[in-house]
Amino acid sequence: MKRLLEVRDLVVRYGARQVVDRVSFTVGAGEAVGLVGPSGCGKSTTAQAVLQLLRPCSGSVRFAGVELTGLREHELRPLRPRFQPVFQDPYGALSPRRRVRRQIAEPLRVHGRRSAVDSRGRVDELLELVGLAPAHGERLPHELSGGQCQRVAIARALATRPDLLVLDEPTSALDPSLRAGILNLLMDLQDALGIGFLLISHDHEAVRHVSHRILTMRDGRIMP
Ligand SMILES: Nc1ncnc2c1ncn2[C@@H]1O[C@H](COP(=O)(O)OP(=O)(O)OP(=O)(O)O)[C@@H](O)[C@H]1O
Repeated sequence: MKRLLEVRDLVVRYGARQVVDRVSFTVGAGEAVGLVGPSGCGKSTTAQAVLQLLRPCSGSVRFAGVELTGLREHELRPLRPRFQPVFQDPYGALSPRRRVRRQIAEPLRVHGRRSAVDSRGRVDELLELVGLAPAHGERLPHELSGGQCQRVAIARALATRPDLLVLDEPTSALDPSLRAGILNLLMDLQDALGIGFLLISHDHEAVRHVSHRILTMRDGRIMP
């Protein structure tokens, strides 16, 4: 399997405290890798460092063969559409006053791919992909359920046709009744689109459902 993401000897410190301790792992193209472990073990910090939202102290993050850690933000910008995050709190991830359609189209505009008019069909396609109707596009986030909002956040993450989604606790903020729907959606998307997932959760059951391979983290390290 071709390597999409290769993390090697990643170290992240907050002040003097090392919370990610020489973490190494890979995600293959089209592979879904779960990262599980107790609260506070460093999962989210690892995700942030992979996404280069937080710069690691040392170690390597190679994405599609490109070393990300030394790049400046303007050098990362053209690569960012290819690795997209999905976070835990879908309401927090969306802007409260903008209609869903506009928010899903935003990455298309930011990355200079399409105008608002051009993006209409693509947004309908993305809504359908995540199990929503075109009419949902006209709503504001507070007019949707938590599960529907998370679908919108996933649609937005998929807008630029990424190779990798980094999903940090994507179902943890949802009612148990909505969780299964999002997990099934993630599985369907993985099958349909063949993209790589790094799926972070403290819920082993959820991760087992979706992942081809599971990594366990404890005290900043990946368990052998
Ligand atoms: N910005 C920060 N400054 C200082 N310490 C932090 C910061 N963010 C996280 N930490 C600490 O680093 C450790 C790892 O946090 P992290 O959020 O990566 O863990 P996690 O495994 O994702 O846990 P959770 O599932 O609870 O989010 C924790 O002890 C946390 O308190």
